[in-house]
Amino acid sequence: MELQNPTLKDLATAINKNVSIIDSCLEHSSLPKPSFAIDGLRSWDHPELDEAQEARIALIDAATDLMHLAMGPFEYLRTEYIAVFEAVPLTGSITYAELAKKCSLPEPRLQRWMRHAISKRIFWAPTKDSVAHTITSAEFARDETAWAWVGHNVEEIGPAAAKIMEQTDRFGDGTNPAEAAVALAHFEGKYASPFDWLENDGVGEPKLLGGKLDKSDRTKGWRARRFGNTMKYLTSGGGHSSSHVHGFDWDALGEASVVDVGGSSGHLAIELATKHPKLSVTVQDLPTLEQQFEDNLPPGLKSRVSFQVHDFMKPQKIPADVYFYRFIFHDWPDNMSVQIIQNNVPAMKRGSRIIVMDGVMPEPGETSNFVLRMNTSMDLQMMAAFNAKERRKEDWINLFREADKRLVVKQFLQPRGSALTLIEVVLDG
Ligand SMILES: C[S@@+](CC[C@H](N)C(=O)[O-])C[C@H]1O[C@@H](n2cnc3c(N)ncnc32)[C@H](O)[C@@H]1O
Repeated sequence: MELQNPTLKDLATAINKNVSIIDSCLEHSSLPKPSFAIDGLRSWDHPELDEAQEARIALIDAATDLMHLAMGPFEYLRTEYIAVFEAVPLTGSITYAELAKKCSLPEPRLQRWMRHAISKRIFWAPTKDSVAHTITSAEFARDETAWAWVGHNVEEIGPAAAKIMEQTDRFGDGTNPAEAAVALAHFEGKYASPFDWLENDGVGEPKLLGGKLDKSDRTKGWRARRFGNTMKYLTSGGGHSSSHVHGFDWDALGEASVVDVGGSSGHLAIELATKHPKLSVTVQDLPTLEQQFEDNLPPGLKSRVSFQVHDFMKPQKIPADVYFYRFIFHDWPDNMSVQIIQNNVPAMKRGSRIIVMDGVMPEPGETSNFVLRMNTSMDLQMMAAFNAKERRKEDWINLFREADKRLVVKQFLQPRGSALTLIEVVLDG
């Protein structure tokens, strides 16, 4: 068998051809046209549409493939993933029998899972007994941190999603992180917040991981280390790529000091310092991330990039030109976000900045549904994980105004292709 490998143009042509067949069939019937309006065609199950059925299925296939290629493997996998990726060789193929042995899984079940994945072009079948990677499934064989992202979502967020209704029944529209759905699923009453749980769950002393995911690691802080790799993977491509940070004109600052508050194991600080040689960056985060930061840091950046253990619920200790907060405030409700900002203000001088890189929730209809969905998916993830939320433009303006009247939102910058917006906030006065 050969991998079916249509181009964007092939798919667009197939879509056009099949839409014409469907349209002429619909024109000969007295049925309504497919539409999002309430009176559109509800079911294709009509004898008059028999001839359109084959074209409709070909249209679904072509449109699905077109969407997959237009998103690219990185963004497509945000909606799909299963496990056995590593056991399939990056080049060539493997039989189901060999794969089942390698993964210690029953072969008939493995085949059923794989067939479902193949229907979504995650893997393909060179023969009826074997499988091989497509560019999409290969993501996981190529990047070990992808496993952290899967582990976090499947083991931590999955059970939390199942608790959302119970959580809403008990706490309504509550915002206490200790009562988030993730707490109900994993640690209710035992830890003060999801980050406290990530940082402290597990037994024994932390292991050195060399910046890589050790799947067997369950020692104290293993969840925080895995979350560090989750953030690193999430940031390595697509709409959340660290490269979008250059949408702000960092070079215009000249020689400048930056504090990357809640900067995890340093992936954004490394990106910033590599591209902007006049910046020096201090990454601040909780203690567990320090070793991962040291493992990640390229030796050439040691003089300009460093790590400091700092709890942002306490006053900021470092005076700096810029305080950078990426993916921080969407983890916290308004009152705690205000507290985080207020902890930062005393270290700032007139003209120093806070640069936020986070989602700005569009209104439905204001943007494409794809962009809206990237924001709404993240919003629901924040609801399940932290009892927190994504914010609209006016919410951001109000948040900073409430924290300190002198903090002025100067601009919202939307780098092309970025799911996140850069928000420049200046201390004025
Ligand atoms: C969603 S991650 C964002 C990481 C990084 N800024 C990025 O964009 O990839 C949130 C970060 O906040 C850190 N964090 C949580 N609570 C903190 C606290 N009280 N003080 C400092 N860092 C904290 C976490 O350890 C984690 O690295």
